[in-house]
Amino acid sequence: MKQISVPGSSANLGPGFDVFGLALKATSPSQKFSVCLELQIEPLPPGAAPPGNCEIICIGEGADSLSTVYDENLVTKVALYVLRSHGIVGFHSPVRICMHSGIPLSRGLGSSAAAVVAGVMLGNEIGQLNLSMERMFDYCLVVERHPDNVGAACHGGFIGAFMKMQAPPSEPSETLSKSLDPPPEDIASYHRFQVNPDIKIIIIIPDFHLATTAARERLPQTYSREDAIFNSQRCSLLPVLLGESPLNPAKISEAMRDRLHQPYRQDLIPGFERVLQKLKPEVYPGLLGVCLSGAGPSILALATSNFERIAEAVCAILREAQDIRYDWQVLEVDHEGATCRDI
Ligand SMILES: Nc1ncnc2c1ncn2[C@@H]1O[C@H](COP(=O)(O)OP(=O)(O)OP(=O)(O)O)[C@@H](O)[C@H]1O
Ligand SMILES: N[C@@H](CCO)C(=O)O
Repeated sequence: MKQISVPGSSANLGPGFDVFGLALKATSPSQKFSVCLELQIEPLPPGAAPPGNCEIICIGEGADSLSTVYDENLVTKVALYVLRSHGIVGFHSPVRICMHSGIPLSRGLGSSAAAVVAGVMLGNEIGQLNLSMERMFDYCLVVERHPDNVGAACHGGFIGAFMKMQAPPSEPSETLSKSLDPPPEDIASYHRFQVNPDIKIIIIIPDFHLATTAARERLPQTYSREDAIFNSQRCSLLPVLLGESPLNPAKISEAMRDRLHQPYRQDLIPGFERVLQKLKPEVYPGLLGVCLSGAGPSILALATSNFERIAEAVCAILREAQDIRYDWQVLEVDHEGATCRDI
């Protein structure tokens, strides 16, 4: 039996909209969210005939809302595309795929990117295609077009990435439903930055969903020169600052400010604007900086100590604005990325 594991991820890290991605992992197995998508692939006896030769079992986060139909579920749809583009039609022998998701859905923690990466790896495994991780990254990018989450999910660590090709040949939905063509090669470039090992990630997860598409619809088509400069100045410093020792909290906090997406999304997360105003390293020792995790609604704080005090302070501010449940968890950087191994 094979097991595919893909980490959840946090995109943007403030100024790096569609650029930065940070792969995440739980600090202990007892934490509520493993922040990882796991697929177990089990061959079924030749007589078994599930529809499409593929039985899907979903457990974990959002399992009730995920399709178990082989040509509807995002993971298996991506796998079918990878197979089709290699001249292989469908799952050739019966398999059971048990998906266990520890990544809360639509919370800005990269669940869809993890599903896409897992789907590409599943296609690679079923078709015995022997694709390199670099080539699998191309496959991921024609389906999920932001290199930030998929870059971190594939390669692990803290990455920055840029697309070399802005518009792959067809829309993701068309690619998934009927394309026979493999993706162009080398669609994006990425780089893994060093991260000071003292840095931990506090994720505050509100109890509501925010689809990335809805959060992207909030964004303007064009930006002012001032805002573009504001973000590129911070993007150029943040990866260096996060790799340094000792860390400089005041500089990091300033370098995590953003003008390209957070100001347009903050109304969707009541209290977030106030969190940005109040959570400063000079008031909360150990804190490095705060931003939205991906498209939200989760909030990410980088810190080296005082995790509970920082997390509770964020939750208290959010609760004043919206009295709902907030989970928080301290996470680490996942350095491994996506893996496939025998179990
Ligand atoms: N394990 C999975 N199996 C199948 N589909 C999944 C799985 N995980 C996520 N998805 C699909 O991805 C959707 C969530 O994607 P969305 O981009 O809105 O949020 P996200 O990826 O969690 O957040 P972000 O992109 O901001 O980090 C789910 O509603 C579901 O359709
Ligand atoms: N960079 C993306 C991440 C979510 O997939 C966004 O902020 O919309």
